Amino acid sequence: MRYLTAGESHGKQLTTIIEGIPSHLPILNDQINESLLRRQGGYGRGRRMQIEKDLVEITAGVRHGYTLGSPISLVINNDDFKHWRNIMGENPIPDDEEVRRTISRPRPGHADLNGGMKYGHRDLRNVLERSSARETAARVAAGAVAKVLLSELGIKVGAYVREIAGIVSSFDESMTLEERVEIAEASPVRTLDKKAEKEMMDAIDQAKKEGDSIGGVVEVYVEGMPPGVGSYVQYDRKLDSRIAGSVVSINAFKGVEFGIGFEAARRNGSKVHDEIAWEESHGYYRKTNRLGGFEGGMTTGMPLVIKGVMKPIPTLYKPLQSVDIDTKEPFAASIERSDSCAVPAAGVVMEHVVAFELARAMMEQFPGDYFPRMKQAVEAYREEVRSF
Ligand SMILES: Cc1cc2nc3c(=O)[nH]c(=O)nc-3n(C[C@H](O)[C@H](O)[C@H](O)COP(=O)(O)O)c2cc1C
Ligand SMILES: C=C(O[C@@H]1CC(C(=O)O)=C[C@@H](OP(=O)(O)O)[C@H]1O)C(=O)O
Repeated sequence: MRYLTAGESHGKQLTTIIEGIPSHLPILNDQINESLLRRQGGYGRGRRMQIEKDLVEITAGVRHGYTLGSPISLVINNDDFKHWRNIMGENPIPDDEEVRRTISRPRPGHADLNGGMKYGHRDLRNVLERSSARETAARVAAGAVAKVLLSELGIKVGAYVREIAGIVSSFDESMTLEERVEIAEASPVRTLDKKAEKEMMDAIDQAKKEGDSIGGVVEVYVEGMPPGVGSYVQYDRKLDSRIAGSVVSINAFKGVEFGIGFEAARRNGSKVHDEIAWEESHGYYRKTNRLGGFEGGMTTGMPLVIKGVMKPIPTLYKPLQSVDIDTKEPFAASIERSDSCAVPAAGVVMEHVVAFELARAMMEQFPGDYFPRMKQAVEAYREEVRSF
């Protein structure tokens, strides 16, 4: 199972093609649209999100609300395109830098300079258009399909914000996924802590006022993964490693932690490893979940707890120093319309990116072109490992 995306930030549309989803999985546009709408929300986003109304069109692979087993193609229009037709070169236009909105002052922290050198683009807009996190809408669409597959198998995935600009939320860790998601979705910054919520919103306002940007930490929480998904036998089959790679592939994500994460380096083993127990009703479980649901590149059957670190947005209204690539003179970096904090939205992106990796791992372990057959295999495996 894999997917590819295409599309420029201010181009006509974004496209996602997913291959490997089995047949007879019920999929509705609304399920994907709900995810897209969630990604657009969150306190701290810029004006672009008021222009866009992300809605998916399923153009292949689904008939009468069920997958066919053939590639699924998903399209999202960029409503902003109507303002960018000339700039994006829909029609040939004179070689006028003003009209093209050519960029020659790379922004520190964005892809502009490295991308320009690599692809030989002296107009750095050609880099910006594809390196923009607009692309994450297409990734969320793919993840929304994965979430439907997981949900049909009894696996639920959610996300919330743990930290913004050093303000850390605290909450009752015994809460279920459903409880966490309900609170997060009612919060403008998708956090579970009312006190932290207010401070986070103030920090976003302050950053915006100062022309600056801020980052944070989001957490994805997953219930219902059976134990033993992934593998220890080959480096590229380790599920935690695949998840880490996919999380860091999200724009501006710089790190991943599982469970207590980096804190494990500072504790003795007896305060890190999770003791094993067994009960007739639900088989093996861990008395704690400090390792966040992974051992040996495989799931343990405990909830997955995965944190992703997002750096502050690189485009600053109070720009950093850069160099104009035409004159080689020092200049302030280009100012593009921008978010000041996209951590709440990025949590939704991470949720969907992780969901896709989990669905991919499930499809590898329980191959089935026909979804009901796959579901049966998953249920039989759950039963088998309960009494192992
Ligand atoms: C949801 C989301 C929204 C973002 N919005 C912006 C933005 O408005 N302006 C900006 O400069 N970067 C934004 N970014 C981050 C850049 O896309 C990212 O920093 C850039 O592509 C460079 O990649 P890197 O930070 O992973 O090295 C956003 C990222 C995410 C996940
Ligand atoms: C368009 C989205 O995010 C964009 C990500 C982004 C960047 O540089 O990554 C820059 C901004 O683009 P624009 O200049 O068009 O406002 C964000 O709005 C989106 O999330 O859908």
